[in-house]
Amino acid sequence: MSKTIVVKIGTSSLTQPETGQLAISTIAILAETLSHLRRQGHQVILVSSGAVGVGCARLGLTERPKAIALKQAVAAVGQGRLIRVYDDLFTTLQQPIAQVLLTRSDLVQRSRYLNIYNTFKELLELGVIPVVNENDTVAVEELKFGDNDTLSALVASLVHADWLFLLTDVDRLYSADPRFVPDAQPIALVSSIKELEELQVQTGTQGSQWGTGGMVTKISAARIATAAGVRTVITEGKCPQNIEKILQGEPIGTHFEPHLEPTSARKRWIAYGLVPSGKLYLDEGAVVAISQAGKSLLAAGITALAGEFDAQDAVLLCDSKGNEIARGIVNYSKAELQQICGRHSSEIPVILGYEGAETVVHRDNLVLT
Ligand SMILES: Nc1ncnc2c1ncn2[C@@H]1O[C@H](COP(=O)(O)OP(=O)(O)O)[C@@H](O)[C@H]1O
Ligand SMILES: N[C@@H](CCC(=O)OP(=O)(O)O)C(=O)O
Repeated sequence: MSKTIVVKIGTSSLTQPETGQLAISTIAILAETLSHLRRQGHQVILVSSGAVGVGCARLGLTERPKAIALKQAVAAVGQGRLIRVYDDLFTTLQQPIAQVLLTRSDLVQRSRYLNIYNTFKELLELGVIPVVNENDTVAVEELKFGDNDTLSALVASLVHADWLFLLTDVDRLYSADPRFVPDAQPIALVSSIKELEELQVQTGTQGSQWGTGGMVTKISAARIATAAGVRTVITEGKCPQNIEKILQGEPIGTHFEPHLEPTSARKRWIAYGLVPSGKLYLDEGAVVAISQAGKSLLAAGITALAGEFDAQDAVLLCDSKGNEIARGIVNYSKAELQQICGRHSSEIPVILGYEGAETVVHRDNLVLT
């Protein structure tokens, strides 16, 4: 049966660690594997990092730039090279590709989010493999995906993919970073993100020399994708041919089982497409009401506010310690909420002098995270 498959490959797999030059044989096998999957009738999207790494190699820079303007300039050099190499290889295999460069702000507005969905749908129906990256050259720091693991999970969620493959420079997830902990234990299957929390996997703080997010961002990508019903696999980028073996059932890499009842498309957009600009602290009763009873958030349960937000912005809902429990679209601005938080809904018209919404975040606009 035809499946929708998103494959993300990181800089650490696309380039030679010593020189930063392209790992041509890996990219060639990747192109062969993805073209083969297309010929079998699957729909395939490639999310490829490498713009900064390839740009550095082209310009003779020996480490990833930290200054934003330099990184953006280098990415402009590298992205062109990268897509040229992909197009040459895929064209040899008679497989058309498309370049899709996205920024976080493209997903924030619902109409633009749906527009991107339509473009992907059209490309997939045309039999094209979209090659996606963050538009590093124009992305502004406050509104960035920051890493392509997150971007690939959002793309997988957007297109309702069946599979997300995160190709990296380790063969799977371990109980701790195998670079530093030689007896770290391999993990083959994660049946739920809760189980992962129980396993207390240590991920360190950094990726490899050229990668950005390390394992932390892959796990958070798995969280986003599995919540959208996408089976996620972390596996070795050196062997892209393993993707086909995994699809045939071979136990390679670390598998994250998808949620059986995925969150609806609109709620996924609220949870992961929008960028929260404020934070509401809730009392215990409100935490129980929204997380266990599926209720809307009322002003009475809010104890404190942080950040700056207007009505209809996205906000985080946290317990008294600041741990995130949900996200949602708020019906009041911060200035209004400052006047009504902790108060009963019936008091709102008197305090504000007008009839506002009864709920602060309606349950239809609220997602547990
Ligand atoms: N628990 C862990 N299991 C496996 N790898 C880990 C873990 N914690 C950290 N890592 C590190 O994450 C790195 C992969 O991340 P990164 O360099 O960002 O790759 P990519 O460029 O593929 O995105 C690996 O080289 C590995 O050393
Ligand atoms: N958009 C950036 C990649 C960012 C990123 O996530 O890199 P990686 O950790 O190698 O997957 C680039 O093309 O260089």
